[in-house]
Amino acid sequence: MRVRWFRWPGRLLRGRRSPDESPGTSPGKDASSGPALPELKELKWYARTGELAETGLRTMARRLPVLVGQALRLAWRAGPLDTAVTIACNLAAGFFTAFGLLATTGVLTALLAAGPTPQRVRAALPSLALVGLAVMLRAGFQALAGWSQARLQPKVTRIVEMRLYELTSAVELAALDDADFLDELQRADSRGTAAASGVVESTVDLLTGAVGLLAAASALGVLHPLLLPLLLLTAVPEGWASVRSARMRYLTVLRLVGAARRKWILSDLMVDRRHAPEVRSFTMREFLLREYDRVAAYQRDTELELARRQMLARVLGDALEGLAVAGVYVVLGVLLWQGMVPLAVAGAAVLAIRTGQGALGNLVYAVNHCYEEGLYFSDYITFCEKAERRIPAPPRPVRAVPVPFQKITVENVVFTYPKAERPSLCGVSIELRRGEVVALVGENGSGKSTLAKLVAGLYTPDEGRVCWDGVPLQETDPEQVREHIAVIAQDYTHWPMTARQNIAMGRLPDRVDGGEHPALLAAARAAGADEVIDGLEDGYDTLLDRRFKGGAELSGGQWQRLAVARGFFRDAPLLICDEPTAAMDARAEHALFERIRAHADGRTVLLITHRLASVRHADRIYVLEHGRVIEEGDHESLMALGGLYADLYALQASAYRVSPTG
Ligand SMILES: Nc1ncnc2c1ncn2[C@@H]1O[C@H](COP(=O)(O)OP(=O)(O)OP(=O)(O)O)[C@@H](O)[C@H]1O
Repeated sequence: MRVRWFRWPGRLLRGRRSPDESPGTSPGKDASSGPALPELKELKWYARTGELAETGLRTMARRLPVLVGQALRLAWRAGPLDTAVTIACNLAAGFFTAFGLLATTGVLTALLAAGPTPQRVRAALPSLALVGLAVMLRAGFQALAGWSQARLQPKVTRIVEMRLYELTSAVELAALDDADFLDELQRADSRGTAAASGVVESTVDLLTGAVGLLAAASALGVLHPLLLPLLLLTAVPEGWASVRSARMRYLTVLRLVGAARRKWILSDLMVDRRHAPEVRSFTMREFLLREYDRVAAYQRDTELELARRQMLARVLGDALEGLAVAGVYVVLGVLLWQGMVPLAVAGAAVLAIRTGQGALGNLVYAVNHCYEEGLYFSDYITFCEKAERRIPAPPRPVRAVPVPFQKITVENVVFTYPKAERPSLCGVSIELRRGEVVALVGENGSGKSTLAKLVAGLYTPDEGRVCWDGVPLQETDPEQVREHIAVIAQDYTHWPMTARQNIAMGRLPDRVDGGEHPALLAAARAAGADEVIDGLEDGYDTLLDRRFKGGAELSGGQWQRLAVARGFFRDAPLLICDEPTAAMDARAEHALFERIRAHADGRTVLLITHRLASVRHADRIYVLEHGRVIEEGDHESLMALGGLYADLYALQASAYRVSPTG
């Protein structure tokens, strides 16, 4: 299996990197002139590359058994039958390799005996038949092992991906505000899941190599005990060169990190539709192409240098191995000459040595590969363990959510985002009664959306509590609470699905008499989304994603109407609207606020908006500043107070009072 050698570059770098040369060094200063993009920070998931570069044989030996154990457990979970068949077939193939090698001695003994040739050939026939049988069986078992291994790969990928997404979609929202957690997630997602099947594959390869080596070694041991160390002697140069060259490769990858990342960013700018209008309007094409070419040239030069050094390493490794093999043959010759081994045994030994070398080459490759992939796989395992700890455990005992509620109270809540220096909410108390429209107003960053997310049960307060009719949310099942809340978020998602799915969100109602469900139509009508959908070619069946054939794109305001329809369709006793009209035209905005008021009928609406004219009719208005409630009351009382609300209201009103002539 010498082919694999080519995947182990040899000595890749000329000398050592200087200590001050950062990993991910960008395209050299000698690259062609022209304005360059600023230096880029190293991607977190490449952090492992540094560790790889430091890797020594001892570290490898220590971590490998753990990795092999993890890989085998994973493979067993993914496909117990395929795992068992792969291992059993590899063992059987190894057995028949040894058997075939020993049977070869019989063939050679018969052929090299004294007597007429036809008689010698006849004598060799039974052993020859055994050799043929061994080769056939070995090939059969190898094919079966390969087949089950191939079946195992997609199964492994499926379970690791599913596990990751089960966890990422269940962790508390605060975990996703934690930059360290996000970095680890990115590493696990971008590299870790792919590495899982790599680890399983290389573990099986490792097993195959070990079995092959053991087979050759046992055959040699049976032929003559002295021959066993000879096999290892031929393996030393290759093993040494392989491990060394693998480490060298990591260093090259490390050196290209910055260039690779820069190329991704540039290609994204030139390929993605989102950037296309600005790339054109700012005539960025020339600049981007020039920069891309500069980085690509740097990468090409580094890789050509790598290829040259790979070739040198291969030549050096082969030369050393050639010397070792020559040494083996000399020793074999001496043994023959001294009459210590018969000629037939020497012939079989040559075959066994060749077989053993191939198996050893595979083994060394598999060890390297397993270790390299194992580092990334460890990222995945570590992330999953951390994520498990960040899934909120349901309280015991769980209290039922009182529905319909009479009153929701937020009592003295304090909340700080992960790793934030200051709390976003400091001792906030508000009250929402059944059937009320309650508004939160305040300047940017005053804490309105954060408070709404706490009311929605998306975050848990650090201090204080949110209660539904006196039942603290912490004592209820969060999933159950969310069933009774509809949120029209400020940063809502443009779901790449059909218009119907964008409103129904997985709760697809049955059609009635071949038409849409009345609840779906009513929600769309209330949000003004019906006009948008009527204008689409396939109506409710239109896919709202231009990246797919036949997909349609909506304007910002049209998307917002769909987001509002989704909130109405959920028909929950509590509706939270965070800036629901930011992208709407004046008419749509006015109509929507009317509908929100109408929608309240028996339900409670928590409304966040900067359009103060729209909150005039709210039952109660809370004014927030720097995470505290500074004013509270209805429009008239707040105006009479003459505080921040009155200032902001007067400011907005005056903008409309300016006469057209200025
Ligand atoms: N995910 C987050 N992680 C860390 N800090 C955050 C996060 N979201 C908001 N903040 C911080 O919390 C504070 C309150 O933000 P919030 O979004 O609640 O304000 P807001 O009143 O809704 O503002 P706006 O009117 O601009 O929407 C801000 O200082 C903001 O920087």
